[in-house]
Amino acid sequence: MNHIQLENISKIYNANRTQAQRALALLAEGMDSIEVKEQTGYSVGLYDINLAIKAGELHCIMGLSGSGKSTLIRHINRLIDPTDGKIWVDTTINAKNPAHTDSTVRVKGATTDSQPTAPTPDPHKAMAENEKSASAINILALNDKALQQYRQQSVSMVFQHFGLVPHMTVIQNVAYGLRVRQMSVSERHEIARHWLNEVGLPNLEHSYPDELSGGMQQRVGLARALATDNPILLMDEAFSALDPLIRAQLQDQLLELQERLNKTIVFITHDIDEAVKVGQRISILNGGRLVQTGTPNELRHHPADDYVAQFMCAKS
Ligand SMILES: Nc1ncnc2c1ncn2[C@@H]1O[C@H](COP(=O)(O)OP(=O)(O)OP(=O)(O)O)[C@@H](O)[C@H]1O
Repeated sequence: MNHIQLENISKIYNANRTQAQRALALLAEGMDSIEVKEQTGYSVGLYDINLAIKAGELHCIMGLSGSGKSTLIRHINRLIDPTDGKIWVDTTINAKNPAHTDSTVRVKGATTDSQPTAPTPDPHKAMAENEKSASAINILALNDKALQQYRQQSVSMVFQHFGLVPHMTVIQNVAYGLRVRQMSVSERHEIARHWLNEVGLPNLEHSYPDELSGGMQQRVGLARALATDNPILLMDEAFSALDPLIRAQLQDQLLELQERLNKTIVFITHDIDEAVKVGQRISILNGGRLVQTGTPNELRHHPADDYVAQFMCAKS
């Protein structure tokens, strides 16, 4: 079952509608993002991305610097809105059991469009559309209140540079995302304590972020994201700032947590070894285009082009 589905998503930065359409027309003719930038002055973030992320999968997004990874992940919590396309999310999916959907947790104020879209000659697109859950909503159609609710109840993010609030203690940082829930401080802190335990930091609740190592700070960041119990976890180069040994430990911990939690995780990395280790499937971006999605084995044995093959060869 698909949890998140990007349908024909394109993003042209700093261009109005007409300007963006010009850039999109050049991309449709096959021009690459560097040429489009040279010819029009506009940066291509993404072009015509069709991607289905399954419920409960750990899906890596890979690519060189500037290929569009951050642009893609930021669409999923709508930190960025696309120039074109739709983003479908099944907000009824429950993380602990992704197969189970609960209609009571639907984001309100959302439009639902379960009608199949027009037939398309692209087989990948057709397959993705057929799999779209009937209860998926186009998150671009959410009004402000529904978007706020979507962000609070469906999606959490772990950042590369941790994003902890320096003047708050560890436990206050972890409990921060729960402040909008109707809970007492002691209830919030109890949940935060549980998640600090889960990430292996049981005795540091009264410390401040700058008293912790980078690895510990990122464990706090992870605990904060998990404490909200949201089914979708977005991780933007979350382990890239860490030393190799600590990074490997956090990768192991993430895999161990994922075994139990069954989140839908979108994990950005530019490191193929990390992608192969943690990703059930990997999507490879190049110049804002999605080149290939597959399991590590599929990418290794059937690379779509030289770019993918070079990534897979570079794996240590
Ligand atoms: N705010 C912005 N304004 C203009 N162009 C942008 C903006 N953000 C990203 N871009 C451009 O969009 C393209 C994709 O950038 P993005 O940051 O998504 O790539 P990335 O793969 O995450 O790169 P990195 O690994 O370096 O973070 C790049 O050409 C970048 O210059």
